[in-house]
Amino acid sequence: MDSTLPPSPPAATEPALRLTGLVKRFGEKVAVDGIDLTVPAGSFYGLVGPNGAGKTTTLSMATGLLRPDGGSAVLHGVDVWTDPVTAKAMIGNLADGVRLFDRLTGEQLITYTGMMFGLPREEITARTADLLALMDLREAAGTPVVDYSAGMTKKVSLACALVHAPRILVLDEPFESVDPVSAANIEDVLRGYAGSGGTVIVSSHSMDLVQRMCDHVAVIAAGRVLAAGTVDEVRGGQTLQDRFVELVGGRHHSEGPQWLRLS
Ligand SMILES: Nc1ncnc2c1ncn2[C@@H]1O[C@H](COP(=O)(O)OP(=O)(O)OP(=O)(O)O)[C@@H](O)[C@H]1O
Repeated sequence: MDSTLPPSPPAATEPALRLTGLVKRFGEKVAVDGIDLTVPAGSFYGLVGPNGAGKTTTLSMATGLLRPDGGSAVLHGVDVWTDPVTAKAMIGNLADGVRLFDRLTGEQLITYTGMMFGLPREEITARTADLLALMDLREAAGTPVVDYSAGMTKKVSLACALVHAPRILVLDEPFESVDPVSAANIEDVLRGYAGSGGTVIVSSHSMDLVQRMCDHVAVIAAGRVLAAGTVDEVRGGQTLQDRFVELVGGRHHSEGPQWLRLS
């Protein structure tokens, strides 16, 4: 290496995530059709779009779960698909539809996840206790995850995503099925995490939540980015909900079919 070369810029100046020309096809279906997205480090970034827009597919490619057919995903300067081990160590991932080791109890699952990331045992014990309390799962700590409700399963998955204090949290629908008190507690923690320099990327169908929590947002539909930027830039003076409907379309303005009218 040439010692006269200037040192690499500090990691903080790099975006947390840069997606370039990302493409994924399932047979004839183009699920992700050339997505470019830059997520600034330290941002709270919302990904919104109608059902089937390609959000989960995009996040799966960005986190090393699904190999892209084209394009690249780079996390803090590390290419996810050429150096997946380094990239994955930076990510806390709450993925949609990924099987858990659900014969383990909640406490065992969080502990096991901490061990996979190589944390010291005492640290894992302390963090697991904190996370069980945070997620209101203390009473269910010894229950196998297979017996958890949908919301409890979501919360234990979120605990597993947090246990190694990752640089980037990628959360696919984190509040789906989660009760309002737990959701408010989790929101506080995510705000604190982002406020301390962590990056949160969250997909959600709740425009209220995205407008309240996120500083940036991307609207995607049919595998393409329709708008991206700060939340204020994207909504342009409207509510995010109205702007979303304007961008994506699809409102029917109908009271439903005649046969569903009971009087
Ligand atoms: N494994 C797969 N095989 C075939 N098609 C798939 C597969 N995964 C996703 N798709 C298709 O790709 C498109 C994008 O799906 P994706 O799950 O990424 O959407 P999404 O934006 O996360 O939707 P939702 O909001 O409903 O969760 C959809 O048309 C879906 O049917």
